[in-house]
Parts: sequence; C-alpha cells; structure tokens
Amino acid sequence: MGASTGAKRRLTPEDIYNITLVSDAQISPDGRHVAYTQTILDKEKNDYRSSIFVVPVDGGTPRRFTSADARDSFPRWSPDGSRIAFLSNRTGKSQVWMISVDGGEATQVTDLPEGVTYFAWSPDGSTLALVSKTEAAQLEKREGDEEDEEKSDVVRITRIRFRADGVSGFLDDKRSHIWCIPAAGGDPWQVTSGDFDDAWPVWSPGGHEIAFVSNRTEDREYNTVSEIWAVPARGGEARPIATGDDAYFGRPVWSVDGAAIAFAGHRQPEAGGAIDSHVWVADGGATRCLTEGLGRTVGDAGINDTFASANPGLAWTPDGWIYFQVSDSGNTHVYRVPAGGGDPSLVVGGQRRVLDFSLSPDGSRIAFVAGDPLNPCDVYVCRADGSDERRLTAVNEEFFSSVALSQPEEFRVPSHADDRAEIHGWVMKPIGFEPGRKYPLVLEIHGGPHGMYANHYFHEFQLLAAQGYVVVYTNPRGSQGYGTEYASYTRAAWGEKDMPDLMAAVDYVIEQGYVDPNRLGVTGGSYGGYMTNWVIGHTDRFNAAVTQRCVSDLYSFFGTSDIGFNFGAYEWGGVPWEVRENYVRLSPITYVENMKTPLLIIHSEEDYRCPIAQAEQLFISLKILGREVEFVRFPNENHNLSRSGKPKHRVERLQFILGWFQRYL
Ligand SMILES: CSCC[C@H](NC=O)C(=O)N[C@@H](CO)C(=O)O
Repeated sequence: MGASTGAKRRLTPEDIYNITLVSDAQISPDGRHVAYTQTILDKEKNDYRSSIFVVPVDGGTPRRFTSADARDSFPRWSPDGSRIAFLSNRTGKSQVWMISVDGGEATQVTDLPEGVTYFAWSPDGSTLALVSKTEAAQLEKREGDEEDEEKSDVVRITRIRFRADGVSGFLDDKRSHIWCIPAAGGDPWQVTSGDFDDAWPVWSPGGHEIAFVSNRTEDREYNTVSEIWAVPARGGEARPIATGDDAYFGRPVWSVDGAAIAFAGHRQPEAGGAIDSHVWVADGGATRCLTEGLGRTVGDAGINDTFASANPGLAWTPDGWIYFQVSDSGNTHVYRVPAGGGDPSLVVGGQRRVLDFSLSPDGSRIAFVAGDPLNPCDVYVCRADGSDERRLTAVNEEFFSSVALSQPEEFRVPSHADDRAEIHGWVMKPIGFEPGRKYPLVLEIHGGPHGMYANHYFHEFQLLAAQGYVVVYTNPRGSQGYGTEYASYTRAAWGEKDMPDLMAAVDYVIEQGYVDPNRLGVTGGSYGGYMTNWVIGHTDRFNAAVTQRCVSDLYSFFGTSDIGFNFGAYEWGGVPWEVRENYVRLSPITYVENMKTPLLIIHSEEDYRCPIAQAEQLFISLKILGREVEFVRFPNENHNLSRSGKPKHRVERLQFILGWFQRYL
C-alpha cells in the first residue's frame, strides 16, 4: 500500500509548513481534560509558534488557551485544576505564566534574570519550584584579569565543558539551581546553591522536600555522573537519594506516601546511551532495579524529523504502579511495573512511537501523544490498563488526506556479518509504484549511534518516496531498542561492525526485484553522516551520497565536540594517546582515497556537536583528489537543523538533498 497517488498530490519540501505538532499531553487532576502544546511553523516569520490547547477526554473540540505571538509550552495543571501554569518567551526570556481554566488573559509569574527552564507545582498549589541559573562562586581572579569597568572580549576558559550545541557563544560560569516562588506571584527564593547544576525538581507528597537531579561528585568536572538528591523546600542541606560515581540516573518521582523515590537510568555513566536504562527505587534501604529482565531500554530512543519534544518522566500511582516509556524494536511504548517488585507489562503498545504521557493523580487514566508512520502526532487517552483508547485530536487529518504517503513495509534479514544476526528494517515503495518497473534506492542511516528508527512519520523519507525513490532504513547493530548487547556491539568498531548489517538490508531490498542496482544512494546525519562517509570509503556500489552534520576524523573530533571527551573514550576504546590506532582505523577520512561516489556535504556552521571542520576536511580532501563533491553550509544553524532549524533552512536542506539524488541517480 502507499504506492499509488490516487487523487492525492505528492508531498513537497514546503509541506513542513502544513504539519502541526502536538506534544506534552497533561491530564487534568479530575481526569476530564488534557492540556497540550500545539506548534506550527510560521512561514511569514520564518519561525515557530506554539500555544496551549485543552481538549475534553470525552471528546469535543480542542480549545485554544493561549494565543500570543510566541512560544508557549510546558502546560502544568494546578493541583486543584483551576489554573494552568506554562512557560512562555513572550517577554524575551522563558518565564512562567499562569492562566485560569475559565479563560481570560495569562499573567506573568516569574521574572528571573536568567529565565526559567522547568517548574513543578507544590502539592498544595501554593508554590512553584523552578529551575533557573544563578551566578556561580566567583572564579579565582588571575593577575592581569580585567576589572569590571572595562570588559574584554577575550574568553578565558577554565572548565572542561565550555561549549554546548544550540547555545551561542561559550558557556558562562552560572549554575542551574532550584528556586521557589509563590504561585500567586511574589519574591522568588533560591533553594539550592553551590558549584553544581541542579535540575528536574519534584515535590514530595507532603510538600516538605524537593527531589532533584544533580552531579555532586568530587570528580564532576571530568565524569558524566547524574545523581538523585532531595532538599528541604525552604532550603537547607541536600540529602543523597541515589548518588555516587556509578550513578547515571534521572526523572525522579515520589511514591504517593513519600517513603520512596523511583528514577530511571543505569550504573555505568561512561556508557551513556550504549546500554539499557532501567527503573529503580530507593526507599532508604538498598536501591532496587525493577526492570532487570526487561531486555529493552527505558525511555524513547526514537529518531525522526517531525516532532516537538516533551521528555516525560516516570509516573507512580496511588495503587503502587510505576509507569515509564520503553523503546522496543522500532516502537516506543508505555509499560508499568509494580513498585514492590514483579514483572513489567505493556500498557500502551502498537506499531507506533509514544512521544510522551501523563497519568491522572488517581492513576485511573493516561493521556499521551503518539505518532505512527503516516501521522506525526495526536493526543490520545486511555484507562490505566491501556483499554478504552481514544484519539482526542486530529491535527493533521485534513492535510494528510490531500497528499499521497508511502506505508513502510517491515522486514528482518540476516546480516552479512559472520554471525548472520537478524537485522530489522523497513522499505518504502515510491509513490506511483508500478510492478515490473525498476526504481532508484536511497539508504537512510540514523545517528546516535544508539538511536532507533521508529514506526514514526519521517518527512525526509516520505519526500524521497514522493520523488520516486525506494527508501530503505534499518536499525543496525549499535541501535537502541534491541537490548544492551545489540546497542553496545559497535564499541571500538564503528563502521566495521554495522556496515555489514546495512548492506544486508540494501541487498535484501534489491532482491525483491524492483530496484535498479545501478542507481543507489546513501545518506544520514551525525553518526549517520559518519556512516555515509564510511560506506563510500568501503564500497563503490553507491552512485550518490549526501552526508549531513557528519564526522570524518575522530582524532580532531576528540575534544572539539560538546559531546565530551568521555564519549570517545568509551565509544572508541580510549583517549587518542592510548589507542591512537583506533582513532585512525575508525576515521572515514583514512579511506578518503577510496571515495569515488559523488558526495554532497550538508553542515551547519554553528554545529558544536559535530563541528563544521569535520565537513571542511572531507571537502578539501575530496577536492584535492578531484572527486565530485559539493559543500552546502547553513549559517546560524546548529546540529538540529533538520529538526528545529529555521523553517526556510529546513526546506532548503530538503531541496538540496532531492537535487543531488536527482542529479546522480
Ligand atoms: C558521531 S558523534 C555524535 C553523534 C551524535 N550523537 C549524539 O548527539 C548523533 O549521531 N546524533 C544523532 C541523534 O541525535 C542526530 O541525528 O543528530
């Protein structure tokens, strides 16, 4: 299915303007309404606009609650359900605003100089806990440092983390801390302090304490630890909940009686996303893992180009269940596990990606946002056991009824590697597909490397199918959603161990008989860009390639990416001076003389995750070698150009990709 156009038109790059995104479904305290964020791409302003909407769970028309020419997001109901607090940038910085459920104008609650990135209602509705930056303890002054009167533009860097993708300039010496403010407005007070970054405050049910996420280890400058702490709401000394050099924890949530805290993560901080996360409980005794035998990672590892992020936490119900997301074989589902121990079970399943969810305080209903291959997102509601599911919005129904989409077909195929491991993938036939004809094929490769292609709408893929390409995408070894062994398989073997998986998928699709094997293309972003470079350095089977936000040389990537030096130390088996040979052997640029495939290089100038020098080195080398290569640079964009870049740039990027494949395939 999905191959014929019928009366429908074909998708175009500009259609990103026709797609509405919903996110962050928050069910009201009485379980009767769901508040959510709705985001559109404003073509005229070349920007994004988002508003808060509320929809009744029994059906009915969603009501728009905010309509500023700004980005309103993160709606959170007051515990009595009479107000919704939300974040808005309408006065410049992101601050907390409040609106009554009876309507009327929103009022500003906070006016913190550094803005607010996160907040939570106290259980009695009197206070909001906030996250905002504060001045750090003064750095030691050196002789010759400027005094305040005359500021220099010279940047003095003393910390190992000094730059972050998406943040212009350099990181300052301010620290994120927990603050509180009366919900009715008033003076805020700072709850935590010191040379730490504190995040994700969650009130204890009695309202006396706030749990939060921090790294307070001695060696925090050099490690990637993430701990759970709790602090008295009025301020005071923080107490450890789940801490230490082996903590990689987040998303804390209190039990209803306040005696325990659950959280997600694992005990190998240096491994990051390369191993499965679990659900844990700390109740004063030993910390217990509740999902040991699950074999899948907790959280959403899905990757696509058409979503608005919400990043939900865990939920703990009064009858003792803990709810959480699980990434499983290209789907993201909601599971639950008894807090006292027992088997985790599936609650919200299906061939789809559940992007976020929330539970009513009585634990009887779940609101969630989910997308599938033919629909980026809508808001749904169901009972606590997953039954009686209903869709509450249809934000893209009208648009998608007018364009032809290709339905991905799933396959599983043995890898070309000696172990013949099973590899999971999808193929999309081109729109207007006619049996008996041969079509060009484009292989798409995801990043991470520990991300996961999902059963989720992907505009770039649909666009290629609309332009007459067979699109193939897989979750090769290194991907999340298939267990720790699968995800960590590429450690110190990037490219070497996943290319045979990718090529098995390509050959499987060619064997189906509708692909022209002389018209093969390959593309991917970030680690997918690395793999695009790797693939064309190891085979001449592809006739065109587009490498996006790529890495080409691991040696110069080390220390120049905001991902941190620990990333390479884990992924490539050590730091350069310890395992120099790995850095050379695993760098695509090492094989640059073998690269004969016409290559388009797309890169953002402010990409601090994969700095643009990675693209420049590749471009210059290929030019010197006399290869067919072009370099497209996007100014004022970061690593997330394809997902949250300026809308006009997102359209142009898609046009460049299509143009290159049209030229060479
Ligand atoms: C090649 S090193 C950096 C890879 C990067 N990892 C995390 O940020 C990556 O592959 N990112 C993916 C997934 O987010 C991307 O699509 O940008």
